[in-house]
Amino acid sequence: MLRTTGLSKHFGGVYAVRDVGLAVGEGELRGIIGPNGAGKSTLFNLIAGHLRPDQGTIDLDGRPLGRLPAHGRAALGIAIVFQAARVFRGMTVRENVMVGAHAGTRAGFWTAALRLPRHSREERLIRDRADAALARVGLTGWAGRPAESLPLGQQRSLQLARALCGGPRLLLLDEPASGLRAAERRALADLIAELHRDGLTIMLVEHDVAMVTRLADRITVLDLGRVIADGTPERVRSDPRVVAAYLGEEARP
Ligand SMILES: Nc1ncnc2c1ncn2[C@@H]1O[C@H](COP(=O)(O)OP(=O)(O)OP(=O)(O)O)[C@@H](O)[C@H]1O
Repeated sequence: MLRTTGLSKHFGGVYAVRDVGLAVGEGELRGIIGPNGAGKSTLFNLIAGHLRPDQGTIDLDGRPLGRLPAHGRAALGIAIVFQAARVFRGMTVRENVMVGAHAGTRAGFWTAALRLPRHSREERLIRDRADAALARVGLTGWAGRPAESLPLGQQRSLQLARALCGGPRLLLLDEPASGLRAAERRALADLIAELHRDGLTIMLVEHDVAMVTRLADRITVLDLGRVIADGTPERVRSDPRVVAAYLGEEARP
């Protein structure tokens, strides 16, 4: 479904992503791991269109995304949940999710974000989709409450619901479990596994290697912007280059 070829991005003299080639199949859950600064978030931002590559191509279903901006990619079904994303304060849980329904169109996003009046049938449709997404992540009972009143674990579920509300085909999750407690992590991992079982294609960046190992079909390991390993969780975990990259990280100050 997704293929990158020779993808590179540098900031000043530092390559954040260097000559990255990877292919993610339909319905696959791909883990992306690597030490701090390996280029994981940069890779996601390149795929979602928030950064432009210096070199390389990204294809979705065999078609190059080229210079298509982020909202155009969202309309094609690429959804990203950013690292440490916030909920919109002063809005209910449902309203937060409704913002995701029209993430694919700039006008729709702002209409929702600013709560501008909208055709009432369309509004109802979006509300139904938001409620379905909330049900999917187990937040139905919270729909009318202020988003900021949710515990952190459920704020992450809310962000997932917002991404799901747009009906994505490819979901990019950047460290969704960071800062969560053990029980919240487990609940989130279960939810991601369910979405995977339903056939959604997911790319998951996560520092919790045990969680990625449990969830992923395949894992791609980045170090200093390059792919150093790619394969099944078992193969990747025993790869000497991966072990060295992680041991190297522990040795860094
Ligand atoms: N906007 C930017 N400007 C300058 N340098 C950047 C920028 N974004 C990322 N970098 C650099 O690119 C490299 C890769 O960063 P990136 O955030 O993609 O790594 P990461 O693997 O997601 O790291 P972490 O696990 O710490 O989130 C790092 O050296 C980082 O300092």
